[in-house]
Amino acid sequence: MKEVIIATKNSGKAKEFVRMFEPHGFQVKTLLDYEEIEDIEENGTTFEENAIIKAETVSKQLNRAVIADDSGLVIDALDGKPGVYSARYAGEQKSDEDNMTKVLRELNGVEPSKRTARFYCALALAVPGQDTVTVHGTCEGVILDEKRGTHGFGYDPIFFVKEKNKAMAELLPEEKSKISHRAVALSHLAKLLPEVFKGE
Ligand SMILES: O=c1[nH]c(=O)c2ncn([C@@H]3O[C@H](COP(=O)(O)OP(=O)(O)OP(=O)(O)O)[C@@H](O)[C@H]3O)c2[nH]1
Ligand SMILES: [Mg+2]
Repeated sequence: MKEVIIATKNSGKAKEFVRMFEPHGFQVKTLLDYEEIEDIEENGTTFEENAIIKAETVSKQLNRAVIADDSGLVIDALDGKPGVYSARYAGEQKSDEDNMTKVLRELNGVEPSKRTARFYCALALAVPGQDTVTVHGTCEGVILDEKRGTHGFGYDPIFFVKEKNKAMAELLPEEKSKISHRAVALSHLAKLLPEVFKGE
């Protein structure tokens, strides 16, 4: 089977990529399979910059085609925060619970019509000897005032998906993998994959 490497240590993302790549006939490897690769400093100012940093760093180390995902939650009432800082919004320990608590506290008292937000996902594809390509996808929603649902990861329990009339964490994994920011971004990248992996 063809193999694709995703430069992520996030197990929630990893599961979603396994599901989304299956129909394309790819087996997914992540940095959870390459423990020798050290943490990469994400010092870009945009999702695209961080995705490129992660994809190119790992592609150079392994001398292989690598995809990276940089994603996050963009809340209008917070001027776009947590944005590129989504993973560490409440501190370096990267706790989903603490991050959600912080967002709910900051939006305390903000009326529903002003709680609009979107998930944003940038994917970068780095191939040795070629220019790196980026694509992106978004998913529109509203920040709830309490958690709902048990699926997914990150901020999924407090993100109400307009298109589905449900919290992201109430969607089954197969539902999220059709409509998420990550799924939309991957649908754009999918067109390029046959050419990149034609030898495998
Ligand atoms: O509810 C969510 N549903 C999602 O579908 C989703 N996608 C991203 N996020 C949030 O944004 C951070 C990414 O930050 P990020 O791109 O730097 O990833 P990360 O640091 O977790 O792993 P890595 O891929 O860098 O190794 C994550 O930790 C989450 O807090 C999501 N939250
Ligand atoms: Mg990260």
